[in-house]
Amino acid sequence: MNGKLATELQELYDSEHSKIILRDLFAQNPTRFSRFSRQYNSATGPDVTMLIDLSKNLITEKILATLLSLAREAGVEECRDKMFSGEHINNTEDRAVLHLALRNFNDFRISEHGVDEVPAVLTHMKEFSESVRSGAWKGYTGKTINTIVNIGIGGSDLGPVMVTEALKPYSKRDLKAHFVSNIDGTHIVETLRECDPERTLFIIASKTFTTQETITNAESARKWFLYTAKDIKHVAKHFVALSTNTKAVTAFGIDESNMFQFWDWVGGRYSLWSAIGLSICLVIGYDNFEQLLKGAHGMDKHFKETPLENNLPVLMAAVGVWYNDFYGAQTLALLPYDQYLHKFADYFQQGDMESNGKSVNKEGERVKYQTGPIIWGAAGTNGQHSFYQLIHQGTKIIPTDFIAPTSSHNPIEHSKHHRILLSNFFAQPEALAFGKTVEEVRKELGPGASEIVVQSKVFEGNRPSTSIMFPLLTPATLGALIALYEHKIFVQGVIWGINSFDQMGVELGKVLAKNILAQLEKPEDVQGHDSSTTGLIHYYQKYRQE
Ligand SMILES: O=P(O)(O)OC[C@H]1O[C@H](O)[C@@H](O)[C@@H](O)[C@@H]1O
Repeated sequence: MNGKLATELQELYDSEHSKIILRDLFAQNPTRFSRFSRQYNSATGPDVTMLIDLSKNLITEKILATLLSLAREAGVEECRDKMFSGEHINNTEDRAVLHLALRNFNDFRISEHGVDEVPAVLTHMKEFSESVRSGAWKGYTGKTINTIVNIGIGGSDLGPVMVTEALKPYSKRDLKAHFVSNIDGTHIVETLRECDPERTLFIIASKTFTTQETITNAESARKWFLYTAKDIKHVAKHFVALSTNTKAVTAFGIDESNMFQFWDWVGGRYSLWSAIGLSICLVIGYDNFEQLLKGAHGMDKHFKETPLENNLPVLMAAVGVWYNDFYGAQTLALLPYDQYLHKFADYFQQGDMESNGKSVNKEGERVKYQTGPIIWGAAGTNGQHSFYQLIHQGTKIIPTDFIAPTSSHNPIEHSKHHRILLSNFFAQPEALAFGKTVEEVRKELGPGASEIVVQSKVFEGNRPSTSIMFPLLTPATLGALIALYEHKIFVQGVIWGINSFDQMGVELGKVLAKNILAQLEKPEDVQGHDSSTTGLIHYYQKYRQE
């Protein structure tokens, strides 16, 4: 973001932005849609197609070309190649970044410890998930498993939650899946109410196996299980672990043969492709899980081999940088028009904000520009009846990504629901881009209309959006879609010169909480805090009931 091109972009913004009016740009250029949209067709693995329409963004040919030059100048191609070759691009932790090795299927050559162990872990996941799904795996009383409970948080929760929701049409409907993440006892208690200890499998998902929430929830689950099962040896039939930390897993009492391994080069928020995806395998079956991996691999190949001008993650990243760093946009809304994707924004809230929520560059200097956006969103059409008002008529610029399948897994009423859903998916970006002028409002209301009402019905328009469409939300398509966003985040991190793969910002609160936990018993123990924190703890001590 330093350098000649950043300056050039700032000058372009200063001189051009008042002239970048989508109404005019579309009127002047009948080929704007074809110029600024791209069709993705997977070059390997299962067929995946996707249309990405960038034409309703506040860009011109010149701006897009300059943004791509900025990406090139920032070293996106070199950094991408370093990532794919296994260089330790996570410089603060001296680690490779190789989630793409988990979905590689012998295409790219990567040498890093553990990479050659990936197929064996996949085989373990396949065999285990098939035995649970088929009923061959029995609980301690000889009954089959009908419920799984994944206990994990952050990257060890959000990916499996999002994907199992997204691919529900492929799920084994008689296998219930729960996800417990929050340390709040309510989460595990309410989940266990729905579980039968004789038929429940607990999956303890933690890369480090030291995360306070996960270990505390896992211990409570084990206690609940042993209350009925009595004998510790029955734990082996009901608890498995997904982790990089063999020592801590065995110390917890889980047999090493029931542990599914992964490696330090898999970042937590990029781990759904690893053993952390075991709950996904159990829910949708291994073959579908493999389709998910292969769909992602197709996007990896596209990202690795396509020139920047047609490289979808790069194009989306470039457009995002334009809003983030020149228009001053603070957020990006992810708006999937598919109920199955209702956790997509939650998932990429971690994916993007934990990756690019940094203010120090890779050289350890404070950056002088904006980095990662705030990610939020909800499944359409619900958002239209709540927060879209602000996107349409508020004072802030909110770039949006609209995502939809052309066909539904549930085409009820001869696809009437889906047609209505899609009519909204088409209408919202149109309304955002083109708005409604004061003249149009006056004409609509007729003579004598109150000027106050007229003004409040005006839509300024010129609000940007990207639209992404694909035929159906299949495992392979979802894999490609997730990989598209992962690589977009990577590219933006490179442009901003930051390390997208550590997460030091989660540490301070953890340390303070540990200190406070030891002081919660008695008021006189509360030491070393500001008056606000002390006052809040004292209030808790006065009113708590245990
Ligand atoms: O899988 P673990 O080790 O339990 O970590 C869970 C989460 O912990 C922290 O909040 C971060 O490091 C996240 O990136 C991670 O996903």
